[in-house]
Amino acid sequence: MSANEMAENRIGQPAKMRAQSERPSETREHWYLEPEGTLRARVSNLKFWYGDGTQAIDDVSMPLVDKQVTALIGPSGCGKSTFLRCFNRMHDLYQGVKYSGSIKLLPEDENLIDLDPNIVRMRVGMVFQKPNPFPKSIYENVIAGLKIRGISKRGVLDEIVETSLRQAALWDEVKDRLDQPALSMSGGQQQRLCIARALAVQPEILLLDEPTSALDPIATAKIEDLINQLSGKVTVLIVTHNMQQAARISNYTSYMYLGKLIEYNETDSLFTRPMCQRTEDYITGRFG
Ligand SMILES: Nc1ncnc2c1ncn2[C@@H]1O[C@H](COP(=O)(O)OP(=O)(O)OP(=O)(O)O)[C@@H](O)[C@H]1O
Repeated sequence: MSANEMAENRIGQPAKMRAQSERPSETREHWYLEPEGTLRARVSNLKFWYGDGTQAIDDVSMPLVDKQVTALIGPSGCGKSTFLRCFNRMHDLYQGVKYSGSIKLLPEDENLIDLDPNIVRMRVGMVFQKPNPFPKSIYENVIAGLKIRGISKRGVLDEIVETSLRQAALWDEVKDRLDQPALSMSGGQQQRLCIARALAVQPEILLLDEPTSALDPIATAKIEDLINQLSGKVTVLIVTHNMQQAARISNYTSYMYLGKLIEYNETDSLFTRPMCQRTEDYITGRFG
């Protein structure tokens, strides 16, 4: 049976599907969807080694759809965070790391791996597990990246602060206390501030590394709402341990295992009609 026939059997959308498995399609060892939407990046045959020689990413290829949310899921140690951090060349802060393959930004067709890491970090924003606002005012936090880029006109800054805080669903809570210390906010508010700070510089891609893992359920729900609002506006790549969260907030999901990409699919398809046995085992809790 061809991969497309298989897709027809299982998904009923054969026209949209194109299997790109390196192994015979019958075994369904790997599967990825070639999405119809405009791409913001394409990862091809990416491999990554830490300085001690550990290979954490093994020949991963996948698209990143423009202005959509893509979730990375998989068991602990499968390489989700390592993969995410390749996108802003975070690893280059350490000695001896090695990449092969490419992460091409589109439509520019520039390989992130060949660019100056400092330039990459100006273009690709990141929010970490634990909120990390600067010990400055709320306003100063949002404009931090803008100042580095030489934007200093008060009117322009005011406008960007409001837009970014609105995008991060924080404006109504802080508009009357923008000069207050960011560290006086709750953990959930601090994390939304970090998202506002990242959005203020209009990143080409926004990376979120388990952004709710340090938050309570109410703060988590607010961040999930805000990520849902970003869908259609910003290209987001998010690592999450929580499969329900991936299902709630993402348009596309990648399932990784042992540094490899097992399945990349539309989120609804991956969670309801996975194409690979290993994905099914993971999402049904039989494995991991
Ligand atoms: N600094 C490092 N040096 C060497 N190996 C590392 C380093 N950081 C991570 N690794 C290894 O790389 C592999 C992938 O780790 P990574 O943290 O990316 O996985 P993960 O899927 O994000 O895990 P988790 O869900 O637990 O955060 C693991 O085998 C890990 O031990």
